[in-house]
Amino acid sequence: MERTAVAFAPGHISGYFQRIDGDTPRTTGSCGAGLVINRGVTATVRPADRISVVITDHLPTGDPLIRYGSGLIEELLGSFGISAAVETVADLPIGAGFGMSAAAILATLTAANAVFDLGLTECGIAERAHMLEVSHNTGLGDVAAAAGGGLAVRTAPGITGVATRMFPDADLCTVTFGSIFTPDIISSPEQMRKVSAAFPDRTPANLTEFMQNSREFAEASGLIPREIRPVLAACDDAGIPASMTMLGCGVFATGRDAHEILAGFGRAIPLKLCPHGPTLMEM
Ligand SMILES: Nc1ncnc2c1ncn2[C@@H]1O[C@H](COP(=O)(O)OP(=O)(O)O)[C@@H](O)[C@H]1O
Ligand SMILES: CC(C)(COP(=O)(O)O)[C@@H](O)C(=O)O
Repeated sequence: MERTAVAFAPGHISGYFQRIDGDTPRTTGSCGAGLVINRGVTATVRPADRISVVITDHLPTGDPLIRYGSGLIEELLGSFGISAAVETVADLPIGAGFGMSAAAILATLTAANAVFDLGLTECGIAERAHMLEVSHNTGLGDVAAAAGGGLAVRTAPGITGVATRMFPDADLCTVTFGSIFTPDIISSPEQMRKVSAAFPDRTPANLTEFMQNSREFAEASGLIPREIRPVLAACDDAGIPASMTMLGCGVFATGRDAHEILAGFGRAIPLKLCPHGPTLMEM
């Protein structure tokens, strides 16, 4: 019988970041911090005569949207010389700052590793995924963070750059209005100069400090879209820590009361920290 594998990889909400250029994609990435979340991408991989990719995306309203083909996933399979039919289901909208591209690569490679006996370790999977993500400019630090769980603080670029992971049992919530095209921002020297200048100088010791750093960074970076201003203002009025989902047109907030405030502006999605990185679900 033909083998099929299913794997899940968590998404990642980046709170703040700073691009670090190395000599190669392996050593290029970002420092920063973010939340690895319990929604992500589930990938199903089975051997096939030719490569095909079907993506289930979601609109900000929650309605599903089917897309065919993904340059990222096709290149990934091609680089291993494997031919497979891949289906990825993204729990959150793609391109909205939830690290769905990193999760898609990690989930697909975790499943492909099992089906095709590629012999990759967890580290090997993360390394290949990081290099692909960086060379496509779809992200800088998402793979390193999503390779494990929790609130991940990254002090160096690449998959070995995660200095701390914290696991507070916090209620998280997000609302999104749409995407920001990540490659345009992270390949712009001018934007990256502004982002660097906004990078916080203290390392967070807990979720509260992470939220403070994230908001200060968002304000100073010049990246906040007009659409999310009313949401941030409502959170501020209610004393709810909130910031911008980097890089997407959305807000994330913490605490039990966050859901009620965010629900006034759109589909509020409750989240928790994910305690782990990519996992093989069935074979
Ligand atoms: N679930 C997925 N399956 C396949 N490809 C994906 C998936 N998610 C993202 N991608 C690819 O990544 C690109 C978007 O990346 P990016 O803007 O970084 O999204 P995000 O902010 O969600 O990480 C898409 O154009 C698509 O090619
Ligand atoms: C913020 C970003 C550069 C992009 O994140 P996304 O749009 O979710 O792919 C991230 O990879 C980071 O380095 O922190």
